[in-house]
Amino acid sequence: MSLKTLSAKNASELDKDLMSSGAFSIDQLMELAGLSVSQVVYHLQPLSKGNRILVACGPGNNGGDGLVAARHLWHYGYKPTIYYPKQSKNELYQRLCTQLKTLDIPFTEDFQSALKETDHIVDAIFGFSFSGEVREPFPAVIEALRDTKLPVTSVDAPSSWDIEDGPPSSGPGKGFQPDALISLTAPKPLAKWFKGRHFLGGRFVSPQIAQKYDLEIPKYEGLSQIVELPSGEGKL
Ligand SMILES: NC(=O)C1=CN([C@@H]2O[C@H](COP(=O)(O)OP(=O)(O)OC[C@H]3O[C@@H](n4cnc5c(N)ncnc54)[C@H](O)[C@@H]3O)[C@@H](O)[C@H]2O)[C@H](O)CC1
Ligand SMILES: [K+]
Repeated sequence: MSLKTLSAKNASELDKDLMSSGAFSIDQLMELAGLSVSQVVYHLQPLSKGNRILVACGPGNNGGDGLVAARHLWHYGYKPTIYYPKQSKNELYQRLCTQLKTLDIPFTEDFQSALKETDHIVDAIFGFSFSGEVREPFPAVIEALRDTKLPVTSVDAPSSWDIEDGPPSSGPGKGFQPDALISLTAPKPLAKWFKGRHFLGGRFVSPQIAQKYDLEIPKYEGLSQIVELPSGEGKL
């Protein structure tokens, strides 16, 4: 089955549709997106293989998905640590941070040291609104994600990849190829350059929205918030 991709522009419009005619709030969508992310980590990194998860969060909604995933992971028995250097003042993010702090989930400002004490990394730095050159303080973080031997699961996009054109030909993300990718709602065009395990999450798309954006949503089984896609899915 070939799964159609969603451009950055259409992904943003689809989000607006979900929140206007679809009547979802951003909190709901982020909760379901983050829940999907947590299920991919649970699937790929069973507790018995190491329970320390470093969640790298960027300044936008991709980072919010990471904050939500960290909370679910804690409830499953993992030990998440959050790296969130550009914290949003928006009330939604403040509440997500308070929820994590209430669980005594640590926040670190030292990504390199945290890397030495983790088993798996969640890359929730940039999603479909990323563009241009990676700005501070993220270049060193992207380089570390590129160079680490630990498994990396990227949320919606390998951070620093161009949403339409995929891996950058220069800069810190050149050569970055995460182990897993969870595309939310639908794969973005960059997925055709991705070589690892590929999942779909964001189980909230109505048939009307799928039709409007010409998406083929695969069947989610039972209670699962994720579907694994054959590697290389998303090819146009
Ligand atoms: N329907 C869905 O699938 C949902 C997906 N969600 C997630 O939301 C992100 C998209 O979120 P958005 O806030 O639009 O943007 P990003 O998080 O991708 O990033 C914006 C953030 O990053 C800054 N930025 C952009 N470019 C750069 C750069 N070159 N260097 C440094 N910083 C940069 C920008 O200024 C913003 O602050 C989507 O991918 C999903 O993960 C929703 O959670 C729910 C619905
Ligand atoms: K990401």
